[in-house]
Amino acid sequence: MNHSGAAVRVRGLGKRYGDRTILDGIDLDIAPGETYALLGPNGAGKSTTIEILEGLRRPGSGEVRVLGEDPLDARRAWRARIGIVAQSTGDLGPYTARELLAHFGSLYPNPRAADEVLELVGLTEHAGKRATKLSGGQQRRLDVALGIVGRPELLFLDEPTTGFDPEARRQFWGMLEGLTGEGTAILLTTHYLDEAAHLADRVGVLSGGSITAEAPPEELGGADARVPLVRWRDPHGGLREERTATPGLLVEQLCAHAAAAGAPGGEPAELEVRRPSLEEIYLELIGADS
Ligand SMILES: Nc1ncnc2c1ncn2[C@@H]1O[C@H](COP(=O)(O)OP(=O)(O)OP(=O)(O)O)[C@@H](O)[C@H]1O
Repeated sequence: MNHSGAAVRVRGLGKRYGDRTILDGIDLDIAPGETYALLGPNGAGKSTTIEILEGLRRPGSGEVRVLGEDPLDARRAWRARIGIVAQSTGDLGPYTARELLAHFGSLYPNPRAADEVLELVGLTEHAGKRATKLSGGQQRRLDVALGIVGRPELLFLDEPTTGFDPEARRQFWGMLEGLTGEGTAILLTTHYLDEAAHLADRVGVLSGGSITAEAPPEELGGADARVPLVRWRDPHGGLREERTATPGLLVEQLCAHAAAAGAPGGEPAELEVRRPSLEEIYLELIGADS
């Protein structure tokens, strides 16, 4: 039984490979029905974390509970409650998408019908095609279909939309929103910050072995990270920018000066006001040069 009610509860998780520390004591909580996006640069340890939660890797230290159980002790009934979409899927053999879904579905106690899943991931018209003949993006949808056919309470999605075109990505987002509406918790890794912003209830930034920031996407980095940026070209042609909590006031002053100087339209050239994107805030947090 899952007494705590949490989908994921991790305390002090550590992991080393040889003498390299990958995870240095991370805490993580994911509630039922919550979508959590784990962000971090290449090699930060996102897949390692997910694989530990899936019971595929042994933690070095700390406490891990997934749907109330230690993944290393978990039995088949627990496995049936999670869905896994790994970064890459193995050889699916000579079978069609529908055959694969019917087969894998039959391994679960309460599966979705193959045709329902095909519809959900937008593969209905390719149902009779061999999996190996699907395009890269279609194969990825099939990976996701195989991850959700068992009606998981917790779904792990490791970079699910890599290789999707923009339209497929939007459709995919819509599909995930439907799943969370049914109460499925999702742990997602992605390098697409717009994807995290769109889907996640909370994002966590894994960097240097720790979760260095964690918040709803619209609050990540705190209020200071969100101070708007005003940009304009000065009369000498130089590009100027200023961060200010009162951009309206600054724009008013700039326009008054520009109008007095006879600037066309009564405003400085190339005037713009914008708030930092999640991607800019994220890059700042991991200390990357943007
Ligand atoms: N079995 C292993 N043995 C030794 N080192 C490993 C092993 N698996 C992963 N690593 C190393 O651990 C680090 C973390 O890898 P991991 O795949 O967890 O990162 P990630 O955050 O998922 O990266 P990416 O964004 O590139 O997928 C990397 O430097 C990787 O090379």
